[in-house]
Amino acid sequence: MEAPPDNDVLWARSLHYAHDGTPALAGVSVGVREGEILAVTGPRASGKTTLLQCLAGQLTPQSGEVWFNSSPVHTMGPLARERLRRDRFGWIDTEPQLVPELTAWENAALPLLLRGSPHRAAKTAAMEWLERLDVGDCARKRPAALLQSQRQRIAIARALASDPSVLFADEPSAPLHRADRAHVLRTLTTAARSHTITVVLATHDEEVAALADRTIALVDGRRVGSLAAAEKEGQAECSLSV
Ligand SMILES: Nc1ncnc2c1ncn2[C@@H]1O[C@H](COP(=O)(O)OP(=O)(O)OP(=O)(O)O)[C@@H](O)[C@H]1O
Repeated sequence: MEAPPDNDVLWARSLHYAHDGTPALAGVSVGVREGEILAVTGPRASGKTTLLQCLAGQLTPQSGEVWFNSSPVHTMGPLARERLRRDRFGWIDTEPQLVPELTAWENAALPLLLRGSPHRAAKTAAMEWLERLDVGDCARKRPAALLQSQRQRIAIARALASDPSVLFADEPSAPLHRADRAHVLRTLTTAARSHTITVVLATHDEEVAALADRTIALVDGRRVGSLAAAEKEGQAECSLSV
């Protein structure tokens, strides 16, 4: 096993993954530097979500390596991976996944509470991020009483409140209204930069990708040269499949 380069906080080599026989990744390698915001772009079904899941230790690649600093994630057992995800990684899904029985602030504080943070400190951190994301006035409401866009802001506050080393965001702006997107994404990227949080962001929105420091593009589970090339190949595939 070759050790990852020193300046990459996250590093993957030659990842292969198939979902029940459907190939999703076919030899993807990528390195992410500490504090970097990396956008992963590509057309639908190009493997963006699967790549984030492998990097975040949610899926174990069928072959290839994933390293977080000097730890090999691909060989970790389920408990070690769970601990890594809980203590060092954050995840923002396309659809906000909140606990329905908990209020907004309790949802945002949950990762900190699970980690053993004192109740008061967890609440203060959660409230701070809810305010920054303009949902402070929703703090005592339960998810069912909120709009989808408010729930997504709470999911983003939850991810940031736990101060992760690496934040994975899978199409995080999809449930937001167009007018909301710029504000929420700017809050996310500004927070990441000021707290040296590394961000891996899957998107097929060029405006979202423009907020990143660097972009990699996937087509059919492989890296291609650029976002433009990914879109071109995606279009070529569509016209061939018509
Ligand atoms: N749970 C699953 N079961 C079966 N096939 C899956 C599953 N998840 C993904 N796939 C398949 O793997 C391939 C890559 O999917 P993936 O979701 O990683 O791509 P994506 O680029 O994130 O797509 P999108 O932009 O539509 O979210 C696709 O062919 C998809 O149908």
